[in-house]
Amino acid sequence: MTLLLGLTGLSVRYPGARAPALAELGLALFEGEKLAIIGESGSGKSTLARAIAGLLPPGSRVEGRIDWGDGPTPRPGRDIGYVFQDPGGSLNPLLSVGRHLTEVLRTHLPLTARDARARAAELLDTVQIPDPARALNAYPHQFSGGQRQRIAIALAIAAGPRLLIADEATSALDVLVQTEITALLRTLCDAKGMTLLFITHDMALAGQLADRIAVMHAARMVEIGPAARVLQAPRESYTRSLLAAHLDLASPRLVGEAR
Ligand SMILES: Nc1ncnc2c1ncn2[C@@H]1O[C@H](COP(=O)(O)OP(=O)(O)OP(=O)(O)O)[C@@H](O)[C@H]1O
Repeated sequence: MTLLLGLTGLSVRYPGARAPALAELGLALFEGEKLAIIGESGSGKSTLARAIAGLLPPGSRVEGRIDWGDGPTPRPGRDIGYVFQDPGGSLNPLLSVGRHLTEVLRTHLPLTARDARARAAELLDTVQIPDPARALNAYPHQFSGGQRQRIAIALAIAAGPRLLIADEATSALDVLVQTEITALLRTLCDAKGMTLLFITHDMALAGQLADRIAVMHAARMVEIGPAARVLQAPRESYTRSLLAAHLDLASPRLVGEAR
């Protein structure tokens, strides 16, 4: 296994905050793996993702180290793709879908306008948007929420990133669409050898998608291990309580769904 990135003693404090949002976190992320980060709201999942992607707000205090395996530090948008919970955040209502994609493509890759448009249509096809040639001329509001999230994924992968971060990317979608988008993320990462960091509060989705699961609690990573092991035989009492809460709220099929 090749190391994509290693975190050592990573701590983050937002400007003006009294407590750190991330405390002394260590993590090794390997090329091509799918890691789910789970934990309750406010535990630091998004902060971890933002720190890795270089998207922390100005003035944040970061201690510790982020080491990338080899090559230069990746650039967000090119080497790291980011999909947010709300696709509206990545889509400008005034720009056509084709314009969004061609701008990202031409910012990061040496493509002519014509080649960028052809590549944009291919990307829409890859994320299973019907009739890509027509979709290029349409605007975000002309698509369903699930389709907008597919377009946001197309934008995130346009420049061929090594790491894709999906931060609650399916949380705003209904269950059926959630499953479809999860399947799409898995297919894309497998086909392109991309590493996936998948942030969710849904343990069943984490079990469906991830090779490993990391559990966050109060700014710390309390447990990490193979998905099936974490779900079937959690070592930490906090993970057990998260699982118990999930089983109270959801179907009892969670363990059977782990890979
Ligand atoms: N921009 C910010 N400025 C100040 N504090 C912040 C900022 N963003 C997050 N925080 C705080 O940092 C802590 C961790 O937040 P974070 O968003 O990483 O948690 P999370 O686990 O992703 O939560 P959620 O599941 O609700 O998105 C929380 O206490 C939160 O209030």
